[in-house]
Amino acid sequence: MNDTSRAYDVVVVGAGPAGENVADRTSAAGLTSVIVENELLGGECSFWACEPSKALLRPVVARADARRVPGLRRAVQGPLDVPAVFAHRDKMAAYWKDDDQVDWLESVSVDLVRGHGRLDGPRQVVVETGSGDTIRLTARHAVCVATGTVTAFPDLPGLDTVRPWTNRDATAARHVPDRLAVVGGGVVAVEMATAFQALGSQVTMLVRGTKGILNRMEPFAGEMVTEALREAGAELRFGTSVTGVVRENGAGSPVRITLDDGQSLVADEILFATGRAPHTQDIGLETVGLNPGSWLEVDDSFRVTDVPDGWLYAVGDVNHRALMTHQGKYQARIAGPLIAARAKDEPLDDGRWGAHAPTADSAAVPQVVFCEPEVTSVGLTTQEAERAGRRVDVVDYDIGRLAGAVQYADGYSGKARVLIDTDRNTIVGVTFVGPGTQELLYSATVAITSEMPVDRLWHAVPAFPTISEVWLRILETYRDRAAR
Ligand SMILES: Cc1cc2nc3c(=O)[nH]c(=O)nc-3n(C[C@H](O)[C@H](O)[C@H](O)COP(=O)(O)OP(=O)(O)OC[C@H]3O[C@@H](n4cnc5c(N)ncnc54)[C@H](O)[C@@H]3O)c2cc1C
Ligand SMILES: NC(=O)c1ccc[n+]([C@@H]2O[C@H](COP(=O)([O-])OP(=O)(O)OC[C@H]3O[C@@H](n4cnc5c(N)ncnc54)[C@H](O)[C@@H]3O)[C@@H](O)[C@H]2O)c1
Repeated sequence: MNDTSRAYDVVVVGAGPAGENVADRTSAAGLTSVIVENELLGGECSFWACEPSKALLRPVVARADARRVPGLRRAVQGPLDVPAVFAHRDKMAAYWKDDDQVDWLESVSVDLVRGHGRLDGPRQVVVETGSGDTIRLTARHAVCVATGTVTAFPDLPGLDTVRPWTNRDATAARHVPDRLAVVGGGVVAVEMATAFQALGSQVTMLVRGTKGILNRMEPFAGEMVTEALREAGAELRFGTSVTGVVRENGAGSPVRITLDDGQSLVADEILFATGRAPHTQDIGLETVGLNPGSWLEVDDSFRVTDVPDGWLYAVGDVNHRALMTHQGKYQARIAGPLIAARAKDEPLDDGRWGAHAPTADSAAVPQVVFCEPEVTSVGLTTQEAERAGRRVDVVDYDIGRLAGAVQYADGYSGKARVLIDTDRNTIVGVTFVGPGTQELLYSATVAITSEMPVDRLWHAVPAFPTISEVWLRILETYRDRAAR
């Protein structure tokens, strides 16, 4: 066993999308940087989340779209080619190898230490490598934790004996279970229910609340996706909680799931999509006065608030601000230069929308739920605007009325909602539900982050006949309502 010590300007723990990007940016700013990773460079997103899940969903959505195109419908009636879908998924998960990321890390001059990193007092990280060696890393300026999250399981009797599926089992699945129970009604539950129902499982979603699925978004989003999932053959049960699980005939036998209403059901696998817990149980938080297993609360410069002297930062899922890859990478692009500016005693540009201010984290977090129909949103929902006491006009439009939508699909069904801040005459929230809407999301994000006055939007002319004409119809609806 060897013990070694090294010093760097910046030590990053966790090489998911957030950690990789913060190390890249500190290195680009001239600070010596090292990253510690105990699994694969690229993190959950590359191997067990975004990439493989979207590879499973793409054929589902493409087939649904094609089935709505006259002349094409009959050609796509058959089942999905499951081995081909899985093979493509394997490719999109880079066959669970991180060689490309290793090369990239080298190209941006960031050192890599493979092993489990733990804080060991201020500015210290101790890494236990696979070969039993210990490497002590000392940070001259900052340690940045980017260890992400793991599945949050409910406290259920029998759970550890049934080998429940997590996002990892679902996204890396090698077979399609005949019957799949999905617990939860959030994004992971909806996306995986959509994929596996189309791949051939009989899916039953068990949703705890009575508000239905996707309930952090505008209510019509969950309603439209519920209808589509039911049409696809999935069963959705609302207001039901799992009280117990057991594989009555041992490992490999079906799992019996008991529910709080006294009923039960049997499935071949049970997927828990019940949210995320911070991956901080065993990273030495106790050595710096924090509780193991807690989220790392940060200020707007990504410094962990409860740690003195400002040397500990946290970016990505682990800070619980916005659990999405693109938002973690955004945070990293801000935190990296910010750490460098502090290290060089340079002034910060941290006013609203400044280079060192993560303003979009609170004003404009975009999200696509890659289900059928697609759900896309950015900024506030109506409920959030109400809660924040914002005066908004809510403008709805039936996307199916657009010439572009009718061209896109026969019987197109979709809905748009745009929230206009009446005090500032700017857009503060957008939700689109409907096929082909994911690529509209960036226009909505630009409208919000640029705080573009609605009057100027009239000059952004959408091409005919495209679904982006929804912007024009929203403006017309708003204008005509005001004129009345
Ligand atoms: C099924 C699913 C689908 C998703 N789809 C999308 C999507 O389509 N779009 C989107 O934007 N988001 C999606 N997300 C969310 C996205 O995966 C996360 O927001 C993103 O992975 C967070 O990045 P991160 O870098 O913060 O953490 P992670 O990706 O979790 O990476 C953390 C890294 O830290 C490492 N690590 C942890 N502890 C230690 C330690 N002690 N020492 C060394 N290394 C350590 C881990 O091994 C891991 O590599 C999805 C999530 C799930 C579960
Ligand atoms: N396309 C995307 O952008 C994408 C895809 C997947 C995940 N993500 C992100 O990853 C994060 C995690 O997603 P998620 O779906 O796991 O979490 P989530 O928080 O979005 O949803 C969790 C769901 O589980 C339910 N739940 C929680 N505890 C429960 C319990 N004990 N019993 C029954 N139900 C319970 C909740 O009510 C909720 O419906 C989210 O922030 C999401 O935005 C993003």
